[in-house]
Amino acid sequence: MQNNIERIHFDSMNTCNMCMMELENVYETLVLSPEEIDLLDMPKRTFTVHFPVHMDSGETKMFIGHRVQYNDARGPTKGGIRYHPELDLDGLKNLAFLMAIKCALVNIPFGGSKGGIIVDTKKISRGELERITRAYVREVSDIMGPFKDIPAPDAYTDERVMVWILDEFERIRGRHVPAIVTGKPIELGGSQVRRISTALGGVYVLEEALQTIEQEMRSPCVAIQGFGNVGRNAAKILHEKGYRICAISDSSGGIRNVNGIDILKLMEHKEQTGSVLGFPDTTEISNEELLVSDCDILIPAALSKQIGKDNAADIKAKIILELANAPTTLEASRLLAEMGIMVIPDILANAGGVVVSYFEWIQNLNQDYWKEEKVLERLKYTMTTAFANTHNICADEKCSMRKAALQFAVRSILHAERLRGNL
Ligand SMILES: NC(=O)c1ccc[n+]([C@@H]2O[C@H](COP(=O)([O-])OP(=O)(O)OC[C@H]3O[C@@H](n4cnc5c(N)ncnc54)[C@H](O)[C@@H]3O)[C@@H](O)[C@H]2O)c1
Repeated sequence: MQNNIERIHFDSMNTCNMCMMELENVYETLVLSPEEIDLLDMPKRTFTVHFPVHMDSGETKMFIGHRVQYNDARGPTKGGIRYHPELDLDGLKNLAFLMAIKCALVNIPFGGSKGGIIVDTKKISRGELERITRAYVREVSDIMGPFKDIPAPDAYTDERVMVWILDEFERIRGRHVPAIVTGKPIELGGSQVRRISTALGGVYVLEEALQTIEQEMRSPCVAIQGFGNVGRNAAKILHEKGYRICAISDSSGGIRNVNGIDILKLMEHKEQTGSVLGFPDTTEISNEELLVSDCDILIPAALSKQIGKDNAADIKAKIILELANAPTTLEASRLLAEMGIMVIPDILANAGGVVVSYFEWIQNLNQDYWKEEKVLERLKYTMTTAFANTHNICADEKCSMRKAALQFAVRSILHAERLRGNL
């Protein structure tokens, strides 16, 4: 914490230390008053619920769920619901804070939240999953709503879980409320483009970044870690735009071909074999080798903490597009900035998902559904504007994109608090 920051109130139980570490990162360029720090250092509301569910075996088991609403100065809170056996409140606080930051950065009228249930989805049946989801909704329905808090899919939750949330919420309210949740199938009020929105939003900012760097890249070589929803779609979009995807990996390992990998054929191969390994005309590389391989653009799209102090110095890419959440440690971020590598931070790079969630919410509220072209046009405008806002701060302050993005978002949240008379 900045030495000259005087704290008025400090609650060690509820303070989000991880959020404070994120803020520490911007102190050099953004001086915050003690009142502003106090306002940002813990969530506005935190809920923990404990509820029984009848299991297939006939026994009744108790489950624990959480919901954290970090800041709602800019609008109703928005954030995913994840199911995980090691879900913890501190981690959720940080993720809710980052949702508030992300929404402010791309200038959509939402605050930030996150929640979930402590459960291992691999160890329960489909029926148990549905009953657990519906029981959680009954416990939190009072704090949810299209103008209060709007959930979305996250780790180990999907469209099907969102439909159960929608259905249970509508049963409780006794009317249709499609804007209560996003990430729905198109038939129940979902939006065009949503399934590829995170990857596409990332590609839009990457193309803006390529225009700003001095060195022109002809046929840039791209290495992508991860071949799931985000990595696969990013690879497909870039391949169709004519980029050379030189290396790609999944949890089983990676493959490389400097002349480019045919992503459409690789998708078929993965469908048939369950892995990217063994794809014709490629050599096998490890995930560690992929990160430091010769490439112009590196896209981590799998796990957090992949680039740390041990491998950052060996990175060859000129641009890193963080599609995964927190793939780079704070230490590595500093090192990469010193090396002159442009890191497009996760809060900007992967914000396309929440932007299209916002479009879904607008369409639901207006009962007016947009064509694909309109979603694409508005997503591109929103992402490229956020990139320009961030890049302008970088140029003025000579700081990294991460610091610039955080600074823009924190200022925007505090401005909203000031307008409301809360500061
Ligand atoms: N899905 C979204 O809309 C979205 C939005 C924002 C951020 N993210 C972030 O993007 C990342 C990926 O999300 P996703 O939805 O694609 O997940 P996913 O589960 O669909 O895919 C994850 C991929 O990572 C691969 N993987 C796992 N361990 C690996 C390892 N050690 N090395 C290389 N690859 C490995 C898996 O094989 C899989 O291909 C996560 O960090 C997620 O938080 C996703």
